[in-house]
Amino acid sequence: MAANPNARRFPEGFLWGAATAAHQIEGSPMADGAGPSIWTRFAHTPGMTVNGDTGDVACDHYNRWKDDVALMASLGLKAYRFSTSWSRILPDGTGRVNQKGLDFYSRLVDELLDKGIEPLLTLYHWDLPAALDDRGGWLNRDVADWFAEYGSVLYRALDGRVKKWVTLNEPWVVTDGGYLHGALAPGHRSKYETPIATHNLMRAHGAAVKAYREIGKHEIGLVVNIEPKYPNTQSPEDLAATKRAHAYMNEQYLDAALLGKYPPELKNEIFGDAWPEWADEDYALIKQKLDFIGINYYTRSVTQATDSYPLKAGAVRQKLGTYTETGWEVFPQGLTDLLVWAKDRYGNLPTYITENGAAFFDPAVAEEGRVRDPLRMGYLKKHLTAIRDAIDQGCDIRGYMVWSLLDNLEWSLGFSKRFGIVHVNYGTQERTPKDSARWYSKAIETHGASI
Ligand SMILES: OC[C@H]1NNC[C@@H](O)[C@@H]1O
Ligand SMILES: [Ca+2]
Repeated sequence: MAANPNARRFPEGFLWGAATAAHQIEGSPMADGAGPSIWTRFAHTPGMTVNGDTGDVACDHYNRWKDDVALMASLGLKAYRFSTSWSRILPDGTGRVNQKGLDFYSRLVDELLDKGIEPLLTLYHWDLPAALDDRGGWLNRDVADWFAEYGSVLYRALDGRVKKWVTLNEPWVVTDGGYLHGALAPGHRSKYETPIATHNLMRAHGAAVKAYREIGKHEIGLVVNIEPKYPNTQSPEDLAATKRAHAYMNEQYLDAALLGKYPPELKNEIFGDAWPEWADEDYALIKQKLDFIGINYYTRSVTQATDSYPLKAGAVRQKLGTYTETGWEVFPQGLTDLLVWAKDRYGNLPTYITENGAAFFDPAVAEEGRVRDPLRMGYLKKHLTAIRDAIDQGCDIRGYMVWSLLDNLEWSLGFSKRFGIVHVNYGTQERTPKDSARWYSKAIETHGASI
């Protein structure tokens, strides 16, 4: 007896889409009056990126946006998550609006709507205007006002056509990568700066949500990357390390945004005297009602006590594990576990999987125009099944945005890692849907029954 196809379907209205980010696909960073971002600077700083790769051209989406929307429509996408470049809209970060920058996104949104594709707009996906970094960037408390001003320009221009807004993408990566370890722009390495950047990011998030409530009439949320931490052994050291790692990566930002407080481990076990005492009004600003949260999921971490600085916790490679090109273990069960954890801790807010995907070594485009990527297809299948398991356990999951629509600029890793369901030939800029794109189109068409 064939399994009941309805048992395998996703809920009606489940939003099937794909995600990208401005700096990773657009190119033309300085076109039409745009100002430089911290990534324009960082990538042009020798040694900061693999092969010295930069966002100068990337996927040339700034010029190819119309064809790329047609490509999304041909794949049957119902939604498209993208980010706007702050320094295209406000070249100096605040003040003067660059109308041509705004027009680019306005045209993109109209084209998406014309093709029946719902836009999900992320205000900040890591590309702070360089002019604001010169004024302290995320270390300057004024950044909350700067960010609310930037958001307000976009709310006034696009709200109503855009009905799902996101303030920040992955604040943990911004601080851990940009301020603690220095692997990402602006490349700082300071245990003292990191909590300040975290707090100002969250204040900026709150200020942007507050501004939205004055101007906007639709929905706004926050996107976090979270990664379940499983203790390597039941030793007290490993259990404590796992608890620290979980607080630092998974609880920190959602607790601030939704509960109005940070986990105690951050001061007591990780940052110590580098963790300032924040004023109550800061927490009141940060804790704003959200219409949804976005969860970006890639992998898990089996965690043990180490002498790493300052977390004193590290991942243990799994001998029997399968790993992606970015060294992430394929572990779909972790997504189900995390979604249930988030439901129980934060009260089952409407949730989108705003990123999920994998970099595998893809063969070149075969003569018949195919790119065989069975490992990516398997990854997507397993993780979508994990999401359906979480829905069956009562999680209110509203949609899934595969990372990514296109092969693109993987930050410091340059173009060396390919996450796209569509192959990009960076020499010719030709797009070729991979087998995973064809598979995903079928999944969308059948509301998940074909998975
Ligand atoms: O590493 C893959 C993705 N992770 N989340 C943020 C995106 O910008 C990355 O490309
Ligand atoms: Ca700097």
